[in-house]
Amino acid sequence: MKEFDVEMMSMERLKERRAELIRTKEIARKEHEEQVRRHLKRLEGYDRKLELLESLIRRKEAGGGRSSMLNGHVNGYETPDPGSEEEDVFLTPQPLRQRRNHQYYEDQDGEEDENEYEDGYSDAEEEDYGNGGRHGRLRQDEVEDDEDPGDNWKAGSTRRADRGLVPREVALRQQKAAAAVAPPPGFDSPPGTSETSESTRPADKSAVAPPPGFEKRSPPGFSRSRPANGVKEDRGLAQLPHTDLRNLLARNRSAAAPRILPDSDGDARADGLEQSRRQQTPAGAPQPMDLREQLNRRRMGSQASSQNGHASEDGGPHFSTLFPAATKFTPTKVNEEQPPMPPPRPKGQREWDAGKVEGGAELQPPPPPPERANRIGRQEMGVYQAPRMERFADEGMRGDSPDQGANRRMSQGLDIGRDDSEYTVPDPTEDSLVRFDEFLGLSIANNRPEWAGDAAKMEESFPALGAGPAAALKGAWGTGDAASRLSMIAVQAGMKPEAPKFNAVTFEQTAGLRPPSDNLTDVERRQQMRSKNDFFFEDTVRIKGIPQTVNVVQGLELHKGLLNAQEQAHIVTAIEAWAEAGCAGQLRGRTFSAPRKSKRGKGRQTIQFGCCYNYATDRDQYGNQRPPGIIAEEVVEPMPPLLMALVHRLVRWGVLPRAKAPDTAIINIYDVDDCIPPHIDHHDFTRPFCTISLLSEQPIMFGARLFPIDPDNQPGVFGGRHCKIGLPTGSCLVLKGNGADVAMHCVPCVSQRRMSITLRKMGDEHAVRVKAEVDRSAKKPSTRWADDYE
Ligand SMILES: O=C(O)CCC(=O)C(=O)O
Ligand SMILES: [Fe+2]
Repeated sequence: MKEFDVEMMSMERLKERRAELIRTKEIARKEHEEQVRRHLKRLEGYDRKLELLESLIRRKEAGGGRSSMLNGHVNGYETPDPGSEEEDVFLTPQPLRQRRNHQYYEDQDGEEDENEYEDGYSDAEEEDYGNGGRHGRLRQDEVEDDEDPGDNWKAGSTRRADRGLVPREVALRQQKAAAAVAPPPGFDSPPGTSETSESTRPADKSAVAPPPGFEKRSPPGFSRSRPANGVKEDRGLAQLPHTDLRNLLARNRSAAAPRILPDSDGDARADGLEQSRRQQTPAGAPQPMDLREQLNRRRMGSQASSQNGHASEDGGPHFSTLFPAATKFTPTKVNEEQPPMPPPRPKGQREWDAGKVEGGAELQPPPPPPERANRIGRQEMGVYQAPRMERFADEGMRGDSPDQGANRRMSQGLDIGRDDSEYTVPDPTEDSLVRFDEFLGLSIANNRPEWAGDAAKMEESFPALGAGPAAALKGAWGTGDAASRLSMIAVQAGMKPEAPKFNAVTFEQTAGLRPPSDNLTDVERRQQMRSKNDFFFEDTVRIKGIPQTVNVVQGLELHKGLLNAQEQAHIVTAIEAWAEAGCAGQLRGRTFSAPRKSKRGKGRQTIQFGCCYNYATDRDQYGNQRPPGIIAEEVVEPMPPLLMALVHRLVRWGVLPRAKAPDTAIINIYDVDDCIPPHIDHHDFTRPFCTISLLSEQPIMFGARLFPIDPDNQPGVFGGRHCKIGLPTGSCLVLKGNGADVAMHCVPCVSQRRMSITLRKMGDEHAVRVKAEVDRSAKKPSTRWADDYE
């Protein structure tokens, strides 16, 4: 039995052993398989790396490629050694390549997309308007080194192809496709758009020169084309969640003031304007007959419509209806019967030559600038090379007589943008005449006749600013209300009143922006504008820690003649009225603020509409520190209709893209010797934004590093290597690109009283918060008084 047992046991053990062996073998087999799989994967990885390396070598041999990709450093991305055992040898640069393509496409659409400029530059973290403090600080280190904001679409694509950022074939194919799209009639190759224009701007080697005055335009047919590869589109508020949009829309509908509403179809709607911007021809380009005919037909059409009652002809309450507070002042005299507008000034003639009168006072012409030693051709005129050796030139105003100052600055090439010959006249196109009726918010008073009858509602929202569109319909300029009378008659007759067709002239007249005597069409008025956007002033800034020489005023545009003399006088009167209301404590919260001190040259009065902007770090009611930026909880007065109409004009005339239509305003009132210290406008506001000048022409300074020279003894005098741009009255300076984000700007102490209106759009998240707060506080005036900030 025992034997048997032993025998049996040994059998069992044998079986156990066998089972054990089978298990072990199975495990070994699985391990082996796993190992083989891993090895195969590794081999595949090497194949992939080899392919990538070979394609890079091919590209490099073909003349493109970025050697840096093989060198280990690509814009801050560490690229591991290809020979290392690390798996992701080339996975690291991948996001970079995607980003590049993304930028390429974004650039290509020719739109001044905020991200194009924001990508590389961090916020000026501190915007201190105080004296002697640290002003807008930059972290330029993050600037993409392949971002040349001065590029036009073609230059950008060529450059990127050259650097291997997009496959050369793709770039070529796209350029060919662009060339194959026929330009609209009358717009075939405006001078300077051909590739040879590259040679016209020798000083700016980083980019192919755009045709004069027309940087960053897309070719016809390329405007909105975006790849379907997930590239982010900047759709403004349209990218908010649907519920947010609905809430916003509902709020805006119920708000008493016309506001710019979220544009749920922003891109599509922007087409018209974008296209009109693209199709502008520079001055001197042959005027196509068919376009002229179209314009004539339009003009006749608009006259006909005004005879049909859309324009206001009969008298009515005057300006005081719109701005009751203004009656306390002696408003600047504006003739009710103005002579027809003079024809556009001949090239080279300045405002004062034409006997311009502003604010009731004749403008004194500044001393004539000395002839430049070597007058060069128009193309080169915009390129003034400041002396390279001069680093921190003290360009203060100390001791200079106006003549000496002008001579010195001119000889140093520091005054730029003062020559009329550099300005171009944008040609309106059919596109500028259509589609703006879809521009929500601003046309709302027009499209919603029911608002016109609800003056009480309007007045509630504009306690001190006048009744807004309701009163405006009765005639801010002494005009009648033919349109509303017609719709009332229609209602009495039991008919549904037809929304009047949008008419820019009528709209501006009813909003109080345009005098009724101005019988020019919108297009004709726009044609009187002179624009310049090839400002050039180089300086060395640190980009990614590496000093680079860039055009720090790239992106600036100056549009002269945005407002005519009567309109300027009218707006100035309105501003005086608002300031008076502010002084009397009639404006909500921080809408109005004045410098505390009596000492001159330390600041300026400001009026803020649409949102409250905190200039310098302060404390809230609980003692918590608040950095500079938009403060949603401080409710200020909404944008008055007059400024809304101004915004509408800026968008309609192509000065600002519709997607960036401002919803806030800061009015700066500079007394003699007042100033605004060096700063970079806060990134709570989108780019581009603009500033409109009134009352007197003063220079604005731009420079990478500006600073107060001696804030205590010489307030309003600023130093640092800089250039100056004269800001004529009625002009609009648009800030974007380097001009907004690399250069600081300031207005040194002014020699005559001056006003400016800075119009900016809040970033989406701020707009939502501000609107929510406006809703919540429901017109309850804040008790907070602006006494501890400037
Ligand atoms: O007064 C001006 O033109 C400039 C104003 C300005 O820079 C600003 O408000 O940020
Ligand atoms: Fe500014």
